[in-house]
Amino acid sequence: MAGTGVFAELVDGDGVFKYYSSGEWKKSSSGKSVPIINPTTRQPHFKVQACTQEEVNKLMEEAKTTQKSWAKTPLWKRAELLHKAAALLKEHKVPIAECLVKEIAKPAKDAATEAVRSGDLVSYCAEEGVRILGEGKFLVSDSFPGNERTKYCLTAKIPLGVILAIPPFNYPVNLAVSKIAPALIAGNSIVLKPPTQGAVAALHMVHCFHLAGFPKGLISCVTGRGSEIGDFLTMHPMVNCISFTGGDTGIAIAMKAGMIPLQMELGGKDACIILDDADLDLAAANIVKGGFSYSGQRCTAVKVVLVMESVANALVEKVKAKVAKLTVGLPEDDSDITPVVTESSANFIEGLVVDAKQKGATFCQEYRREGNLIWPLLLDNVRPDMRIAWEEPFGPVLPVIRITSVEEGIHHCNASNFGLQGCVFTRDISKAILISDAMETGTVQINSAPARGPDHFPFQGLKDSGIGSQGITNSINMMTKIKTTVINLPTPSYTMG
Ligand SMILES: NC(=O)c1ccc[n+]([C@@H]2O[C@H](COP(=O)([O-])OP(=O)(O)OC[C@H]3O[C@@H](n4cnc5c(N)ncnc54)[C@H](O)[C@@H]3O)[C@@H](O)[C@H]2O)c1
Repeated sequence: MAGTGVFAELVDGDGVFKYYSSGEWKKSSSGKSVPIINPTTRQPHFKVQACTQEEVNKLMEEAKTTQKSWAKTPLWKRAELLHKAAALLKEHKVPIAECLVKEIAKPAKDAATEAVRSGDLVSYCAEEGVRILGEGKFLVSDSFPGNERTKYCLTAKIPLGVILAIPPFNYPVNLAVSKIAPALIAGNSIVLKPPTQGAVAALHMVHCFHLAGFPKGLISCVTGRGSEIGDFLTMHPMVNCISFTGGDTGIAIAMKAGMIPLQMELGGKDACIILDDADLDLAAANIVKGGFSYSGQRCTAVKVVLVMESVANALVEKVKAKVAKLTVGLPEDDSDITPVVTESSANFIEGLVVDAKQKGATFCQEYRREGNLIWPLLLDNVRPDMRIAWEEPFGPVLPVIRITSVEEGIHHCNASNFGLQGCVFTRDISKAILISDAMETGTVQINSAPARGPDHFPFQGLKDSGIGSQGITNSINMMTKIKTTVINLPTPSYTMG
């Protein structure tokens, strides 16, 4: 159970979860806490410390100092500790999953999968790190015009320093370790600021790193409201890199951050283009899985279907039939559709539904909501003047726009301010490639719904969907900088065989 057994030291006498600094679990001197509301009951379920700016300063100082000695720790030893943490994450998947169920209403099975997938990510990262960080480059001067071979240049990838990691609520464990593991294997220290909903799951995950035996101060986890300590963290002079996943907040952070590398994974409006030769059963199955898994609260959820008019009726019927089979209810019962994360999120989704209704969209099901629980809804005949055509609902509501040409579909996709992923369904691979090339998104999936994983694939958003490319290899590289040492010879020397 959460906060018991090996996790008992995470909780203070008042039942508030502590924050992690100097290798210890601590109470904040603020004496204040932040409640975490269970999306299902809409009642406070957990509480976390509301940390102060002084506490942030202290852990930043430690992160800076400890990173120097961590950078001198052999790569294989760093990998060894990461493998230990990975095993602990998997061993403790039950309490971690329980937190995800209570904090973010993630269906029970998916919650356990997140913990296991996170362990796998950490292990893969350790292995990838020892390979790619163990290699550098050797350059010689005579390849550039006018030079003899008098200079040998050695390049190495070195750590950036202190990495600030800010994950979102929907994958508070997986999207935290996708930042923590690359940072650590590359020799950086890490300051984690988890989302409020999902903070307790993240604290349990951090405890697995604690139990693995990482040096004190190398990893810290500070809790409190993003709106209160967020700016203080992101503008902190000791932060050398920010790795952020979330919504538009990321754009504001990018405007305020100093001259430091930024990794931004932001929102999306992933389009699914269906051509008239598509396998409609395959497309319908992917639309339902892509659009409604975790109640649509995924950055790579299918967020708009653009279907050729000639097959639209058939496709909509198939999707409707599958939507009717989705179970709606409690995350504890592993329902397909569970309450969305907050009441304000549910209100926002409802606003998009009301707008679509007023502007004449066809409702394939009756709109139904109880508290934060919204029944899955397919909206047909959506037009570009409706908000749902462009905005990210982050809920179980999916718009269908009927198109009369492929160009119309590509145009809609590219007119979006987002450019995360997209997908196309057709039996003609040549057409699929041409459409993929034309779509202005970081990734295009052919004949499958958008997806982030497997976690070693490159993953990136264009336009307002982000900066930089993630995926294990790219994240390790992103969290390093290049250092060169040049050996100058007194006379040219050409290596002989
Ligand atoms: N591209 C991706 O890889 C990806 C993955 C998952 C989610 N997302 C996006 O995330 C969004 C949903 O997640 P969310 O609601 O948690 O996003 P959010 O932007 O509201 O919050 C993200 C994180 O930022 C923190 N935060 C809030 N204000 C802050 C501030 N001023 N300074 C620093 N941190 C602050 C939050 O506490 C949270 O930890 C969606 O838009 C979704 O598309 C993107």
